[in-house]
Amino acid sequence: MLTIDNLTNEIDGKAILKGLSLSIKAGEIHAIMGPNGAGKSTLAYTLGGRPHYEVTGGTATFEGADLFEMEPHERAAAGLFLGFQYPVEIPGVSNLQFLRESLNSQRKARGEEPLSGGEFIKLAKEKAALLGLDMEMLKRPVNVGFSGGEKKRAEMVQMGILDPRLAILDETDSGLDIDALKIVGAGINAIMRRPDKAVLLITHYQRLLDYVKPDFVHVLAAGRIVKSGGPELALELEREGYAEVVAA
Ligand SMILES: Nc1ncnc2c1ncn2[C@@H]1O[C@H](COP(=O)(O)OP(=O)(O)OP(=O)(O)O)[C@@H](O)[C@H]1O
Repeated sequence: MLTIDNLTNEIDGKAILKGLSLSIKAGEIHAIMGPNGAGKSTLAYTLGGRPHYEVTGGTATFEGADLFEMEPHERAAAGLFLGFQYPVEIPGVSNLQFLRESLNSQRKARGEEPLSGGEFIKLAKEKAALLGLDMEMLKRPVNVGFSGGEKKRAEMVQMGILDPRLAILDETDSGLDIDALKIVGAGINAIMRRPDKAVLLITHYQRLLDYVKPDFVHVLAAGRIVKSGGPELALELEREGYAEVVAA
């Protein structure tokens, strides 16, 4: 589904990713862990197409297409979803408006009919219930005044509504309380644990991986993947830290 080969990039002239390669097949869940400042969010933003994240070398192929030839909205319409580490607030735009416009613009790009108001509300209610988010929250402006955990749940409601092929989730577990972590973990599984979908989960903690079981765990350090393994690698890192892996 996604093949990244020898990716290098720069932000404002500073090299961050330094030859990163990663391959994700449909049906797989990959976790990326790694020290602060290693380039995890940079990878997520670069794949999403954030401005100023300049690709200086390497390739990324998403469902057979050159990802870096696509505009961010084209990547989204093709089924790429990015869950932000710090979800942005959009004053003046209600969540429901935002989500309906997002979904219908993606449907239009794919040549599908827009959902009617009634159909959309039914879908939004179903996904809000799945993530334990009160529908009243969706009437409020996007993320404005939301707590850290509410923002993360709202992002997952958005993911449920957009129904992507590949979700890149950047520290979706940060800010979630113990119960919310379980609910969000179950939500990610319900939405994305399918043979035709895949997830790239960026996280600092093993605990999310108790709920969303990864098929592969990678360590990203100094701009490249330095170690890959199965779920046991996350447990090992939690016990022993990064020093040995990064030095190897
Ligand atoms: N606009 C920028 N200008 C210069 N350096 C930047 C810029 N944005 C990010 N960086 C640097 O890129 C490096 C990688 O940052 P990134 O956010 O990708 O790390 P991370 O692995 O996600 O870290 P964390 O675990 O702390 O979230 C950091 O050293 C950061 O300071």
